[in-house]
Amino acid sequence: MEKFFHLKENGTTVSRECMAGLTTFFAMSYIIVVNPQILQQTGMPWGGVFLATIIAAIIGTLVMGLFANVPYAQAPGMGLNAFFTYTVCFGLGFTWQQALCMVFLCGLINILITVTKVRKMIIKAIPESLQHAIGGGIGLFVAYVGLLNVAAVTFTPNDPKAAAQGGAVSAVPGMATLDNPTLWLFLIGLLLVIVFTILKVKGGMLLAIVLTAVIGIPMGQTTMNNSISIGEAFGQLPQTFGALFSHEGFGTLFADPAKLPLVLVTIFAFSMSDTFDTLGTFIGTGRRTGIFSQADEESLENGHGFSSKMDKALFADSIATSIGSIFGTSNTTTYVESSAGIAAGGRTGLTSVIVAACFALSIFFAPVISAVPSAATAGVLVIVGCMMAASLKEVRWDDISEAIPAFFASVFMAFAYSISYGIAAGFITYCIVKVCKKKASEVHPVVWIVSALFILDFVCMAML
Ligand SMILES: Nc1nc2[nH]cnc2c(=O)[nH]1
Repeated sequence: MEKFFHLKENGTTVSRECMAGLTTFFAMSYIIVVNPQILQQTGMPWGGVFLATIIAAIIGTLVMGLFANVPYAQAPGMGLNAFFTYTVCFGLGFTWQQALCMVFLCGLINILITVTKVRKMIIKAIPESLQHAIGGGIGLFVAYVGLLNVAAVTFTPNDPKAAAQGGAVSAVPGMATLDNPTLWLFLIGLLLVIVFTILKVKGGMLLAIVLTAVIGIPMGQTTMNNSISIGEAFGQLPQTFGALFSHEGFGTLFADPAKLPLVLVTIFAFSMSDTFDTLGTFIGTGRRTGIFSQADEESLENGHGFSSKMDKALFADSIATSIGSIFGTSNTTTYVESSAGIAAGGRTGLTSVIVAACFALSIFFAPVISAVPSAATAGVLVIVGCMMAASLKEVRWDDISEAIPAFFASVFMAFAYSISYGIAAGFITYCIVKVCKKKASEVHPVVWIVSALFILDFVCMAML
């Protein structure tokens, strides 16, 4: 164990890694039931997506742990699963099998830009102030994920009729009123995490999750979901496994030449979001905690092949999406919830191996695991977000030319509910500021290119 994961060298222990793994797993375990709930609306079988979600998470997370030796977990991302369902299938009229083909191709593009070092070039080109802003912004994003999971922030649609039809509509955000037990349980959990964090209780995050889940039993919030039949789920897997290679998938995706531009634009939109989501997650969580050390960064810049941890982690992330799509799920990505385990002390791939083992067990214990309510984990996400927001102090807020791009990169992540679009807003405003200051030549060519691609992405999305 020591030899493989270099625990001592990374200043960690087996028990700390186990605790971190459990913390990350519980923080992200909601995806086991939420992903099938979202994707089944396209006509996909619930049980097939349930297993595809777990299998994609196990494979992606194991590769991350065993190949890259970093404490990150992977699973199908929220955001892109909604894009898959509501935009690609409902809005654009693609079948779910065709949508899976596009996810598969997006995965191949990911692999290509990773092995050809394009992703590495982008990382190197990001200006320092934006890197800090991305780190802090991910803190805001992860806290917001926690708040939305328990509906602590509510949205009242301006047009309830249009909202009832399932489309995206404008809505007035507001704070939920304290008249439901989910919020009470969330507040109890939040209180526990704050107390345990301030008092530096060992394993405090995991303890808070478990205690909150137990308190949720008499409140009717922690309830077993017996509707999941393992046999039925395995029976449905053949319907999703390999479906992208069927007639409804690749067999028809390119059949209509008039639809080709739409297919290409959709793959492009998938790829932009997937690529920058992962970059943001690694930069935001890995650098400050030392997971990607100075030496590792130098190796990333100067080494060949997969010489650095970041190289290997990017590769692990890139292969998971294609594998997931073959089993039957939308884009698999490195989860921002990994930051909960990192905050609990996780530093090596052993944390990821524990997460993967938990996902494997969850096939058989799904009713128990899905019983842990979001209210039990949301408090951890909020406090981890608070910890990550510390990076914002590195930004020189008194210099408005630095503050504007940093503000857009960090705050937009939460507003747009997308790490990628936060990065886009930061890059584009950075270019504008530099042009205004007649310092356009200081902008790295990669930043120009990425900004232009994002603008193209936004224009294409508006035309879809
Ligand atoms: N980085 C990241 N983390 C997530 N956690 C839940 N969904 C996502 C996602 O789409 N991206």
